[in-house]
Amino acid sequence: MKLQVAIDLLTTAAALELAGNVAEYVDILGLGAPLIKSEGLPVVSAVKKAHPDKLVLADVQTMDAGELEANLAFAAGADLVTVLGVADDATIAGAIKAAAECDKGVIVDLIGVADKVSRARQVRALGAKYAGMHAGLDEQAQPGFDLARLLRFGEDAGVPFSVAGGVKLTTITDIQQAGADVAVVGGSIYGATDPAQAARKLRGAVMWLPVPRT
Ligand SMILES: O=C([C@H](O)CO)[C@H](O)[C@H](O)COP(=O)(O)O
Repeated sequence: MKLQVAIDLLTTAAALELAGNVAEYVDILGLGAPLIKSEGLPVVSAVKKAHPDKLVLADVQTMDAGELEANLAFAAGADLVTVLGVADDATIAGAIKAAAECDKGVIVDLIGVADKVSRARQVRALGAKYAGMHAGLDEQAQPGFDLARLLRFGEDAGVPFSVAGGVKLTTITDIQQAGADVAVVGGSIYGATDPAQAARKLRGAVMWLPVPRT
């Protein structure tokens, strides 16, 4: 299972500092939608330039103009982009077309999708690299939020998937055992007193767990 840090900070300087502190422990540097809205796509270029050996994900959460927005992010240096699962199939297909032309990837984020299991299968058939089982920050803040439901959706879908939604050291084991391909961790890393130590511990937990499936 890969580990992705979700950098939901608001300045390029802060993003570069965090990336510098945690890059050795993560596989994917995810640049959050708030960061990209604040700083624009140059933040993608800056992080990729500083970490050419890492996968850089532009979490643009595209809802329309999939091919155009994906091409913009890829041109800025992104290896991976996100498109929303609630978008039209044509939007998702457009982003996937752009990715195929430059050997990059599209993750379809299922935030806000009612039937995540069916949609995960559909977007995988369209060519998504994996489906994002994602409970956003606002959903996490609601009473009764349950990460275990997301994991069940991922297991039931039977396609490659990531999990995002308040993932932390005490839940990352469950995520790996559910068969997730990527665990996405935001606040538990960037909000920690020592982000590098938090990322190192998460990496350690991932490394020492058995891989549940191929
Ligand atoms: O995608 C996210 C959210 O929409 C804000 O951009 C977060 O990066 C994602 O939820 C992971 O962050 P945490 O939930 O803080 O781990």
